[in-house]
Amino acid sequence: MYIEELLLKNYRNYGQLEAHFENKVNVILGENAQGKTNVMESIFVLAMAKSHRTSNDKELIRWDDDYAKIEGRVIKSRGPLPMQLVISKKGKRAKCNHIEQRRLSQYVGNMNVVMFAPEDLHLVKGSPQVRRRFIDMEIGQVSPVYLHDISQYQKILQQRNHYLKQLQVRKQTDMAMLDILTEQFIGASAKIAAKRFEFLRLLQQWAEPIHNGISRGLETLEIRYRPSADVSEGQDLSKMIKVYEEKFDKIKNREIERGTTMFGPHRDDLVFFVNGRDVQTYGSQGQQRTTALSVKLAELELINKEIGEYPILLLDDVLSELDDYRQSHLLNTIQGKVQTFVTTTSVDGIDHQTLKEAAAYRVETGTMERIQ
Ligand SMILES: Nc1ncnc2c1ncn2[C@@H]1O[C@H](COP(=O)(O)OP(=O)(O)OP(=O)(O)O)[C@@H](O)[C@H]1O
Repeated sequence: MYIEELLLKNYRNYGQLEAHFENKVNVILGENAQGKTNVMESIFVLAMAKSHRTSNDKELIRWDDDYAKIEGRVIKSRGPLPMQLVISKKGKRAKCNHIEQRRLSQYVGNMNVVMFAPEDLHLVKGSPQVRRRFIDMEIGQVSPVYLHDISQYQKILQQRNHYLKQLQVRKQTDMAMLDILTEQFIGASAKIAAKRFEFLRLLQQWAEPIHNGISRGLETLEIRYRPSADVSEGQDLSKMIKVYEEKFDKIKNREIERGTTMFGPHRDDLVFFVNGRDVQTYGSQGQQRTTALSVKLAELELINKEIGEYPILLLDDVLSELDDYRQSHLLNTIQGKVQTFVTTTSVDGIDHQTLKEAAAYRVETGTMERIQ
């Protein structure tokens, strides 16, 4: 799929923007702080209904304005698909094919994107929260049911935490109520954990050979889910539920003492092993970068496998950061099959041939014009 037209109104530093793109590499050139990332972010937000840089939607609205609007015409194998997202102080409204989508979980997934930005190194180096957010967003792109399940899970978690706090300060004493909340929590947890295990197994299948290729056959990559309770891959839901039940039974008193839910998908993590060692602890900068890149390229393949077409690739400020070998590996992988956006302050670090064939745009203080 590719985005053919992008319209922005009051988005970040863009008062008004109308841009047309081609189904190839689109290079967005400009000095610092002119609005290159803002364009990439707007395409990401149009697809995912949330930003990759902030969880505060109000930041997306141009200062002193009340709302921001992003519209896009996406061309899919089945035909054109108009997408629209309006962000106001009251919330978000989304339309797909001119039809209002009451639930964002139904909207997300119609247009698919993969973003690779400097922050993605945090995927390897950062906190478990970053990795959980990554898994949830990516599964959500190919599974609207998952987005629904995760929001249910979060609601139950909140309720359970609230009740545990009340038990902690003795505002409540009814243990039967805790048991009901625990049962609901376990049911929701098992669904999330099972889906995450499955997603990582598929991601690993794609990422392993890609990583091996980028490292010229020198490195193996393994991605493993690290659950906070002893559930494991391949267990059916009823077995997982049993494992959780035993765990929560054992720690009930400690949870009440602490007033919080101590185990579950909100405490799980994933680990990347390069040549058998945890790359977060033992990996070099280069290995961590290769790992993040392999995961992103694997996502392209996984989405293509799941939905039957490649997503749009957004490379924000990263292409010139890659050495020649990694850059050409990436470009060869996407060549001719993935619409790609590349931002850069200078074309110096970008492969000549790619540049010759690309469309190019210049961004300056919230305006964009085509220059090639
Ligand atoms: N809500 C907003 N309203 C108006 N302007 C904003 C808003 N949010 C950010 N900006 C402005 O957008 C500009 C930053 O744009 P962006 O992050 O796209 O930069 P960039 O061109 O990618 O630069 P760099 O190369 O440094 O990453 C800054 O001038 C900032 O002040």
